[in-house]
Amino acid sequence: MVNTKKIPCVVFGASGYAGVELAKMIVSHPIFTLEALFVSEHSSDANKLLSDLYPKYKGLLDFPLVPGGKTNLEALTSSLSSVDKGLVFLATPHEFSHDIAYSLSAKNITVLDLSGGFRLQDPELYPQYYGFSHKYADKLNTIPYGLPEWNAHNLKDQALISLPGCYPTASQMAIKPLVKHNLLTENCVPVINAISGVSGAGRKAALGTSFCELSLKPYNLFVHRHAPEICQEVGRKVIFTPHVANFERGILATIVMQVKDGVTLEQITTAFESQYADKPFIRLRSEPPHINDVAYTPFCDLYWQLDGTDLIVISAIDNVLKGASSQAIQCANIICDLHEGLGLLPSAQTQGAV
Ligand SMILES: NC(=O)C1=CN([C@@H]2O[C@H](COP(=O)(O)OP(=O)(O)OC[C@H]3O[C@@H](n4cnc5c(N)ncnc54)[C@H](OP(=O)(O)O)[C@@H]3O)[C@@H](O)[C@H]2O)C=CC1
Ligand SMILES: CC(=O)N[C@@H](CCC(=O)OP(=O)(O)O)C(=O)O
Repeated sequence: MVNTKKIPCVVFGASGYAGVELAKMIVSHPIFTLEALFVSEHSSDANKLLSDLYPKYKGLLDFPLVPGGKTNLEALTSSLSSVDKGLVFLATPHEFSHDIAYSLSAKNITVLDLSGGFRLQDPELYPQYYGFSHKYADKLNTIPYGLPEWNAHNLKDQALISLPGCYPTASQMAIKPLVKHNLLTENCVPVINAISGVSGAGRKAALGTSFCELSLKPYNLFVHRHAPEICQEVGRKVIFTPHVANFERGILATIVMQVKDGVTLEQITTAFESQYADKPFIRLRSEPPHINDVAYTPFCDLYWQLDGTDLIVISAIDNVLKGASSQAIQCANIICDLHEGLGLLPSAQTQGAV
């Protein structure tokens, strides 16, 4: 039966890059409705309209940005608690998500956290990679990881979903099929060099992401928080070097791996095709993707080339969409028994529930 009951949603961190994309997708979604948008308690944008910050959305996102914090959470989400199932999207800093996500999720609400507050299963890694100690250490390995092409079956009936990071999304889509099909050498340490547009750093002004200062720079060598996340999810060590460059949107990851002796291009192609055959957001390409092929889209484009036992896989996504907000909507659709592409792909509008 097609589910046509409206599902109310609220967004925390609504004024940021991930938040505004969520708001845009929710207002045009056939089932989700936008109940409220929140910013931090003392936000300089409190009580402005979202469309004041983003004038191109005047007439579309004329919703007030309500100041809210840990002290008035009950009041903020009371409209959701009274319905069957409401959705809360947290597009907020890691530590804020960490502080509120678990208590929100205890109510009749599903929380989709776009931050890294719950991504790592090992609590010992939080002080080193996120700068805080985890208060919910014993819960970390129970919280599903929202990479829907791989974990859709784990997302239903869950109170809290932890969305992957942007670089980990691009990287895992490229590495996981090869691991699953046992094509990599035992000692292969995937080397991931990835370049992100500046929107990955969020909306707040900073010298390091200012147009006049930034060209193309590597950063956080060996210490980026996405290295342990990728490692956790692909089950092997990786060497990850992020770069940021002076374009707005997108990530292009070039990943070098060694396959076992005798592995053929056909086997690699079969690994990708069989995994992603029915996955509408993965596009297997016959030429290397460019950033502009995926920027402002919910897709992940993949391309690979083999030379002897050396394999290069290229993976490209929009960091804010497939790397964050459209992936969150994809998960929300799955949680609500809707087609995963609803509100994201025209072909999904006619398919309704699954
Ligand atoms: N940008 C990207 O490419 C990706 C982002 N993410 C994750 O999504 C989340 C949002 O990222 P992004 O949109 O880029 O970030 P932005 O910096 O653009 O936005 C952050 C939002 O959170 C609000 N905020 C800041 N501090 C607090 C606080 N203490 N309490 C409540 N709200 C607060 C901000 O509003 P105000 O300060 O006015 O209150 C703003 O609305 C982060 O966790 C990020 O790691 C994940 C993958 C990719
Ligand atoms: C270019 C840039 O700065 N990118 C961000 C990652 C993007 C992101 O938001 O990922 P999280 O959800 O893990 O924070 C960074 O390297 O910190």
